[in-house]
Amino acid sequence: MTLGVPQYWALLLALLLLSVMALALIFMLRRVAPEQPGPAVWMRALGLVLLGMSVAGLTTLQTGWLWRIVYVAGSGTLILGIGMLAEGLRRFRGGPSRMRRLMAGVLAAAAVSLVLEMMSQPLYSLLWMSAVAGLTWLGVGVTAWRGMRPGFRAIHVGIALSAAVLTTGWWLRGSFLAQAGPSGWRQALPEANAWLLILSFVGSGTMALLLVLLVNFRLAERLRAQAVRDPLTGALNRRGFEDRSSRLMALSAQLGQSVTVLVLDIDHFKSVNDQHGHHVGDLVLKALSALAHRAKRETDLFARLGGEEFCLVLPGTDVPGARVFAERLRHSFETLEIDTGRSFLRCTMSIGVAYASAPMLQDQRVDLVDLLHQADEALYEAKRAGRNRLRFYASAEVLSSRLDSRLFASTGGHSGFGASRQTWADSAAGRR
Ligand SMILES: Nc1nc2c(ncn2[C@@H]2O[C@H](COP(=O)(O)OP(=O)(O)OP(=O)(O)O)[C@@H](O)[C@H]2O)c(=O)[nH]1
Repeated sequence: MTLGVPQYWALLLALLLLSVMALALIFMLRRVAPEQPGPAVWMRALGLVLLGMSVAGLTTLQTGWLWRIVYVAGSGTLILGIGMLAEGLRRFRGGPSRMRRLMAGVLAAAAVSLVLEMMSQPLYSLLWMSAVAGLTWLGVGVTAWRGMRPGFRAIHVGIALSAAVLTTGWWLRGSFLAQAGPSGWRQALPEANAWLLILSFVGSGTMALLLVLLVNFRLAERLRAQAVRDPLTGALNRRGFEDRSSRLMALSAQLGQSVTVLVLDIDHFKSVNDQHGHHVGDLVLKALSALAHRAKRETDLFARLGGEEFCLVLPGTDVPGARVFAERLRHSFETLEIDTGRSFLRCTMSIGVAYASAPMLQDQRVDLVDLLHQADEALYEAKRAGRNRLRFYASAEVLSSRLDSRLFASTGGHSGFGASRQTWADSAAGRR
């Protein structure tokens, strides 16, 4: 295939325009998502590719020492830019930087090319740099392939394939020049470059689009995750809680599991804020969240309902099980020493518990809203009774649950149990 001069320049111009557009898009992404490390590296990479491509392209056929050195420097810059695209992908997925290794590789490649130039072998220098450029694109493809993760597979495969197209372009160019040999490579250069340009146009256009999509999807994923989480504690916020808890309740009913709901509220939290400052209040909230996150099972839900009030939904947990869990959590928080930076602070919390058996859920005699109200009522009672304790909402199911003395005995001697035994006795006697 041969291209006329106008088509050749049109193709080159189109490729340059495409690169500038990709640069502008990535620049915009960088502004939208400054915390993402990938786009910043890609921007620099594309800048280097454009610079290197222009310098090397304009000096390929030049003779004279100075021009040859400029050509090698241009090719090296181009290869560095390509390698930095892989570096951006690595940083984007949180991997370690390989900049030093890349720099060393580019310097070594440029040194070999320079030696070939000094031996008056410009063709071999050209072939060498084409081979290295193709190999570097291959490295970009391998990095994209390795970074694959669920939900983003198609994009990673696309980037790897685009890199393969670019590798093909460079190696095809090299093979055309090699076939032409030392006497004919100058004449074969336009055709060889035409192949490179066409494949570069396809490969880099697709890759730029996919890189932009990758960052956009990642952003969308982050925003979706943030929309359902409380930023201070990492617990689910009300929206996330409502969404997941309704699914959890439906699933529990389907599986014939009971559900327990715990509402936790830090005692005298206002005075913590007043005495130690809001930032210490925040530390206390975080400490409680960390405890709850550690204590809960994978299937349990933990949410911040607002202020210093949290909620736990425990599927497949009966009354004695919930009691042991809640008491352990209450006790852990009571004994936790929270480092405020100046001193260690201790806080307590009160817990209200509501329970629904599997038949209650299946017959739709109770739903999550009812359970939250019941747990709130029980919480109010726990506060009224002096705080730092649990209270069960005395529904018929709770009252008929057998929590016999063996349970207390099995956890015997635990300092927090006095209050809880009282709590249970209160609830069981219907004296809420
Ligand atoms: N530090 C901090 N404080 C918060 C946050 N959200 C709500 N608060 C504070 O939590 C306090 C809640 O106070 P109250 O509802 O009176 O409850 P309390 O002082 O814990 O009293 P009891 O619950 O009856 O033991 C208020 O002072 C709110 O300003 C937050 O995100 N961070």
